[in-house]
Amino acid sequence: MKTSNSRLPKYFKLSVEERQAALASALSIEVDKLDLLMDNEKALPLSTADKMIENVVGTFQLPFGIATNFTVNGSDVLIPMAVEEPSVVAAASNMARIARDSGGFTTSYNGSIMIGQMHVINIDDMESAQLNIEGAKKELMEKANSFDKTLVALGGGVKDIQLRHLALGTGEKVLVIHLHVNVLDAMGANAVNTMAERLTPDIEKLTGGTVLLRILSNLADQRLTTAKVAIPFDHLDTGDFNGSEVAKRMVLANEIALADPYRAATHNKGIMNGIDPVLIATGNDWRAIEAGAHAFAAKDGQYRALTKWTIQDETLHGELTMPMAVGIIGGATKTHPTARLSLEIMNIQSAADLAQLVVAVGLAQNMGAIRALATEGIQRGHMTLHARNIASQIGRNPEEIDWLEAQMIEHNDVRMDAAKEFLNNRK
Ligand SMILES: CC(C)(COP(=O)([O-])OP(=O)([O-])OC[C@H]1O[C@@H](n2cnc3c(N)ncnc32)[C@H](O)[C@@H]1OP(=O)([O-])[O-])[C@@H](O)C(=O)NCCC(=O)NCCSC(=O)C[C@@](C)(O)CC(=O)[O-]
Ligand SMILES: NC(=O)C1=CN([C@@H]2O[C@H](COP(=O)(O)OP(=O)(O)OC[C@H]3O[C@@H](n4cnc5c(N)ncnc54)[C@H](OP(=O)(O)O)[C@@H]3O)[C@@H](O)[C@H]2O)C=CC1
Repeated sequence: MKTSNSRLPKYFKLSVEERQAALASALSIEVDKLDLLMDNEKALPLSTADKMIENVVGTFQLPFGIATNFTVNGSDVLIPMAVEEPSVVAAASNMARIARDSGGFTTSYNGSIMIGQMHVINIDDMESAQLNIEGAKKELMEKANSFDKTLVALGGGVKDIQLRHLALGTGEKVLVIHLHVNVLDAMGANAVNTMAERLTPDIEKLTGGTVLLRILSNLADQRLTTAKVAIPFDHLDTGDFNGSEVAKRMVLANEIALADPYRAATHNKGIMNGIDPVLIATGNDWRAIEAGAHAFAAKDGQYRALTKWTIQDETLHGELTMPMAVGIIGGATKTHPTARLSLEIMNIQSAADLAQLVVAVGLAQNMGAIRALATEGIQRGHMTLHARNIASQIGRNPEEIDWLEAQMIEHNDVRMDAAKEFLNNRK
């Protein structure tokens, strides 16, 4: 599946069935290829769910939407997003629409290196332990690689070993061994953890110490993805603010999130609003990416915004660089039918492809949030879409839900109380 044109104007105005048909048409497939979107048992059969985790008693559904309008590295792409929050898909589509007029997003990926950590304690002679590991580096890498022949045959495996030291509050000194493993198209946790566990006897022999922990690091700073966008001022006009003013306000909003950790947490949450839904739709481990993102945001000692926004030549430039340890092999990515469909919709061929799309969506989402926040405020766009959610909780039929939604928007009062009052007063 592949789309040659992701620009689907007024896609949101269609009914669900019309959107499914338009999606199939944009992907040049028959609509029945999307039939699992219409059938929960096909979307994730109970028998499959039962093999994925423990103590399964059912499955859990989330809305599955399509962000339209994305152009990434010159190719159009439709982005599946599984998310419970209103206005996320709308904001991503809206910013992708603006960005596509100046070429869309450009991205890069610096490779699939994950770090497997081994923490060694009880070492009597730290210097000799370190020299022994350095001296045996080549043999250790060969041995680690012998534990994952498939990965090595495909060109992956351990590429380097690096050492660090920690001094704990207890007075204990710890030698930290980092295995740098190219995990190719996997997220890599299982592959890396197996290597780290199986190297334990060799490491204990070489150091005379005890290996306490053997697990990957989610601070995947050797596996970074960057997305960039450049928007001329005149594409940023909002009606109330001209494009130059919008750009200046967005840059200031970003600077505030670079200086203030309280704001940075919310700013980065806005980035993850775009990232997590694509991770969930593709069956990826979003806790791992969340942990990596926030650790990376604090890597200089202060927690800060992950994005940079600057102005050059009457153009607003945005950039997001972050760890992106996603897989298209392993974990749930191959077992979950909807996750497989999501990868097909985006025509993903490698973990590198997926990582780059995910970070482009994160940048678009941040752009949407700070553009709204620094101009009209978040409530108009976000709460207008949230109105439907509230209306559907108390409306007794589709007509009443539509009416309630319209009342809340017209009176600019999107609250449960207000909705109840509108309903009580309706005659
Ligand atoms: C909500 C909009 C997009 C409205 O924006 P608008 O300008 O009123 O929309 P429009 O009706 O002019 O439509 C423009 C385009 O937006 C899209 N669009 C418009 N409406 C829909 C819809 N219903 N469903 C799907 N797509 C929609 C759609 O792409 C459409 O163009 P088209 O492609 O049709 O030609 C805008 O106000 C916006 O981008 N707001 C930002 C919303 C946001 O960021 N939400 C995230 C949740 S808030 C949060 O959790 C994060 C935060 C804010 O705290 C992070 C932070 O602090 O940094
Ligand atoms: N801290 C964390 O984040 C932790 C996460 N996890 C979980 O680990 C899981 C992910 O582990 P992961 O190692 O990705 O999954 P898998 O072990 O399932 O898949 C990786 C394996 O797939 C095989 N493979 C086949 N083709 C390829 C290819 N092109 N590229 C890469 N590998 C290929 C390799 O060898 P072979 O065929 O020999 O298997 C490789 O070892 C997720 O479910 C995650 O939630 C687990 C522990 C901790």
